[in-house]
Order: sequence, then C-alpha cells, then structure tokens
Amino acid sequence: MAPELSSPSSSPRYTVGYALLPEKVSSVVRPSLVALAADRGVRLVAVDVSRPLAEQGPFDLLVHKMYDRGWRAQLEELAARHPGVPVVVDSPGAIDRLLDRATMLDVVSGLRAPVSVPPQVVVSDAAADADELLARAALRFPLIAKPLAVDGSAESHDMRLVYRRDGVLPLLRAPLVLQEFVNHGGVLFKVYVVGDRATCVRRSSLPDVPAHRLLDLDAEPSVPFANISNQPLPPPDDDGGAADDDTPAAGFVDEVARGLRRGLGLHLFNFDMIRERSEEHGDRYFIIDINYFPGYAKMPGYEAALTDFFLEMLRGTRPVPEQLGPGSGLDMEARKLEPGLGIGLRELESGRAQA
Ligand SMILES: O=P(O)(O)O[C@H]1[C@H](O)[C@@H](OP(=O)(O)O)[C@H](OP(=O)(O)O)[C@@H](OP(=O)(O)O)[C@H]1O
Ligand SMILES: Nc1ncnc2c1ncn2[C@@H]1O[C@H](COP(=O)(O)OP(=O)(O)O)[C@@H](O)[C@H]1O
Ligand SMILES: [Mg+2]
Ligand SMILES: [Mg+2]
Repeated sequence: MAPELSSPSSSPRYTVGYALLPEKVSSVVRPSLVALAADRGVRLVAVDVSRPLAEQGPFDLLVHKMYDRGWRAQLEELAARHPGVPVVVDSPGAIDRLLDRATMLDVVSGLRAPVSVPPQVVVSDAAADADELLARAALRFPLIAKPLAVDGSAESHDMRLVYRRDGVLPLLRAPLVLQEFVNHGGVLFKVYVVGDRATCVRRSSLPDVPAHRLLDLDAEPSVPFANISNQPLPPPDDDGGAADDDTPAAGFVDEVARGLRRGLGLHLFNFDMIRERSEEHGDRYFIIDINYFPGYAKMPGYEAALTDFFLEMLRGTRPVPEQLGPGSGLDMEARKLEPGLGIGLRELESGRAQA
C-alpha cells in the first residue's frame, strides 16, 4: 500500500542513505532538497563511509558516488549476500565504465539515435609511441588530450587542446585519450538524467578553432584548460549563432538519454553533447563526456526530480534499466517496499530479517 505522503507534517516513511564526497553533499544535498524530500515522506541520511556499512541504517534506498575500492567492496559483499535489500542505485560495476575515458563512450555506438563520438585513440602508457598511434588512427588536428582516469581529482579534468604535433607529444602525460576536436559554436548541451527524466541545459564550451590557427607556427602548439563548462555562457552574438531556442529537440534528447540509460544500466548521470554545423554534413551530434552522479543542483527543478525518482524506486513503480551493464553483479531490481520496512543492514547481517 502506498504511504500517505501528502501532509508536510507527516513523518518520513522512507530513509534514503547517501554516500557522497563532502563537496558533492554540499552542492547537491541542499536544504531545498532535504525539505522537499521530507515533505514527501523521504528522509535523507548521510552514510558514514569511515564506518562499516553493516553497522548503519536501516536504509530503504542507497545512492552513492565514492571512488574508494574498500567502499565498493563493502557494497558488493553485502549485495552478494542479500540481493535487493536495500535498493542500491547504481551498481558499482556499471559505474566503473564511466571512470575510464577509454570505455566511457563505448555505449554510444549502440544507440539508435544519430549521434556519435569524435574519433579518438587511447595512449595507455608513457612508453607508447604517440606519434605512431596518431598516424595509425589517422586523427586530424586539433585534438584534445584528456586524462584517462576519472577519479574525482582535479587532475582528471586537466585537458590540453593540441593544434599540431611539433613539440607537444612529450608534454602529454599518459595514460590519456587523444580525441579529435569538433567545432561546435562554443556551446555545449549538458543533459542531466534522473531515471527516465532528461533535462538539457546549455553550457559554455571551447570556441571554434579556425583553420588558419593550425598553420600559425608562431602560436602555441597546444594550450591547457580545465572545467570550461563552468564558465559563463558567451553572449548570444558571440556564440557562433546558437541561441537559447536552438537547443536540440526534446524528442531527440529523450531518445539519446533513454538509449544511454539502457546501454549503461544506470539511472543517475549526465552527458555532454556538442553539435557540429557544416554545409558538408549538416548538423551532426557528438557525445564527448558522461559523468556519474553529476552536479544536479545545476539542473533546474532537481529537487523534485530526485525526490520523484527516489519514490518511484522505493515504490517499485519504475523498472530498472532494461539492459544492465556487464560486470554489474549488484544490479538490483526495484521492488515493492512496504513503507517503514527498510530492512536494517545490521539485522540482515545477523540473519534476523529472514526470520
Ligand atoms: O567527474 P568528477 O570529478 O566526479 O566531477 C564531476 C564532473 O566533473 C561533472 O561534469 P564535467 O566532468 O562535465 O565537468 C560536474 O558536473 P556538471 O556536469 O553538472 O557540471 C560535477 O560538478 P559539481 O559536483 O557540481 O562540482 C563534478 O563533480
Ligand atoms: N571532442 C571535442 N570537441 C570539442 N570540444 C570538446 C571535445 N571534447 C571536450 N571538449 C570540450 O572540453 C570540455 C572538457 O572535456 P570533457 O570530455 O567534457 O571533460 P570533463 O570530464 O573534464 O568535463 C568539454 O566540456 C568541451 O567544452
Ligand atoms: Mg564534461
Ligand atoms: Mg566529465
């Protein structure tokens, strides 16, 4: 039976645990989210990752973004012994693919929607001959050099825009991905996914690189940059003609988001999409980045979206992604959970829950 959640004074019926880094807690678990969730019967409780998970709870649902291997092992061990209780969103095995830029975008080739990934090559170790790899992959300059690992560190966002080969390759620190830069008018479409909702937000990006820049041997052969999408958007006149009403059609965004959700077996992520406009090819969309549990506070209405999602998962009214990712032994079925029946991990450990 569904809980009565309409009254603001009703006490919370469900407990959602969150295991997030402190910066993520302050950016996402804002008073506005805590209040809205409480209003609808959901209590948000921080998981103390320095303590054994089995000593905490009870949680009806657990959301998490931790890079620590020990934490991951705890989740997996628990899930192996007690599948489905509590509901864990999302599976560490499925999240792993997003923590390595070599595998992050593999899912895109399986999408039905007309979207692709810019050509790229992985330089896995410092001894690799990047010159030879570049020649073999036939990549065209400019390129973006991206660190392979996405591990929550500032370094994992240290990028370099590479205009030409001369003198640059020794500057690049492997392991990394070299990806073709695509001119896209300096505007990026960041699509936030929360279960089956997708919200597209326009964000700042790198400006186009004119062809003559590649031939200017007096200019720097490469430039470093980081976190460009957090810069303010250029005024409409300077952004290559893209305007507010020029965002991709909602149907297209939804289709891409749905395909990624199914292919990745994940509920909570965002992706960066850019659009190349050329006379030769018309409009072409590229996905360049997918982030697990991103900065949701930058998405309008995120409080309601997350709360609705929690309730849908708790009530078992939304299915898990149809195709679950490989290596995801922890993919758990959303299932009907009687309110207040959040089974304590400690109880599970001691076997009482089975009684
Ligand atoms: O990958 P990690 O290091 O975990 O960091 C993430 C990603 O960088 C996200 O996107 P991107 O990689 O495209 O910068 C960004 O969110 P947005 O994509 O919402 O900007 C998050 O911002 P905050 O959590 O808000 O700081 C940040 O926590
Ligand atoms: N292939 C590309 N073509 C054009 N711009 C790109 C490309 N890849 C990345 N960028 C730009 O660089 C920024 C950072 O790259 P991204 O792969 O999103 O890394 P991060 O995980 O640090 O956000 C993007 O937001 C975009 O502005
Ligand atoms: Mg990005
Ligand atoms: Mg990223």
